[in-house]
Amino acid sequence: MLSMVVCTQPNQFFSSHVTKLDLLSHLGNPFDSNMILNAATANIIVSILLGYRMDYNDPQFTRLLCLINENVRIAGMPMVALILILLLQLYNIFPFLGFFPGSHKIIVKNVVEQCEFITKTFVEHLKNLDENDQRSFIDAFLVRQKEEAGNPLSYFHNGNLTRVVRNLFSAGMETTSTTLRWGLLLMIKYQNIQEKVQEEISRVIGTAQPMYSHRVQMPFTNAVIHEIQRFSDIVPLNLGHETTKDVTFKGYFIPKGTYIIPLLSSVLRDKTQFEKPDEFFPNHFLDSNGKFIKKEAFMPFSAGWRACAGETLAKMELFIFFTSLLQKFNFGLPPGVTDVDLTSVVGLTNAPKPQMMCVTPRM
Ligand code: HEM
Repeated sequence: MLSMVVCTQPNQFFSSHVTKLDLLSHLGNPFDSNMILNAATANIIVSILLGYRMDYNDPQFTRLLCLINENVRIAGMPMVALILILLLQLYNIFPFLGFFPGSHKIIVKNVVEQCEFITKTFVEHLKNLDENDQRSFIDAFLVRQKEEAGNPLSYFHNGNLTRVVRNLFSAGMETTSTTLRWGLLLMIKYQNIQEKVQEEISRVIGTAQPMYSHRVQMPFTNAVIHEIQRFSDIVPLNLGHETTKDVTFKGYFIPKGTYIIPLLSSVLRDKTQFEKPDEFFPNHFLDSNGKFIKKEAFMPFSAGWRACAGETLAKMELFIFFTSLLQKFNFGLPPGVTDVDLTSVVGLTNAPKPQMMCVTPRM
């Protein structure tokens, strides 16, 4: 269904968001890239789901970003994560569970607020629905819902629409912007790598709008983006899985119904696969002739049937945002700050500590 609504010219689709990144307003002043990157990447998924961008100053939009950010941070606290695994799934069935005290209560409250926002939005979409002019994922879903009206087994009911939209909002916003934030901090720390990426951008793209297809001519930039994802390891614990049948894996018997936490860090930092697993080293993805090489152990999006549903979209976003930003700006530390802090904060994703940066225009 997504193919019905995704723009047929993705590069133009992204560029309108990239140019809206008003980094110029921060010239000369240290700033934290968190909110601006969140808003820019959020608008990609908002455009797909809703069919329009939201204004950065729209209080509803900023509220939505805060709710998602807060949930991602709180949900990663060890106790909260454990309680949530149980509670959030049960909450749909037993809403009274919301009265339990603790940080998970904030999460439940935030989820309820997100669902209210989504319900309001798709009621609006329903009012203006034109089957011959479907503008968004929600429109396409509602048209299918109409087609299947009367079928009690249809998956296209309002409950599923709310869940799908909320999952796509949450999964599609924070992940990409957190990766980009790591990317900018790593470029600030390793200025020589930033310069090499910019040299390749100037040679291959020049002043044109970066396109996803450029990456095949840009092995170094492609390797840097892969290494940003490997090194930052933003979903170290993956999502929980469960065995659907008895399995014997490497001599261990795992019965059906066992809760599994597949540690993505164990492959992304595997020293048998990566020469310098704990260092930022783009050569992990380059051969001796400087050609890009794929690595089987590169799985920040997980693997198998339930791997990230947004992998292709995320790869496009990362390439186009990253090259557009480095094409136009140099990234550095604020005056008086001598190093980048690469430690991460606790959360569902592995995010960098909030810190200030400076930009200067290149062109
Ligand atoms: C750098 C960006 C991203 C990373 C690193 C990432 C990573 C992941 C990971 C590790 C999972 C869990 C897979 C598993 O359970 O085995 C996942 C699931 C998912 N991701 Fe992403 N993701 C990213 C961006 C996105 C975007 C942009 C979207 C939005 C379209 C998205 C949508 C989803 C969805 C819907 C799932 C659940 C899939 C399922 O359970 O079947 N992700 N992602």
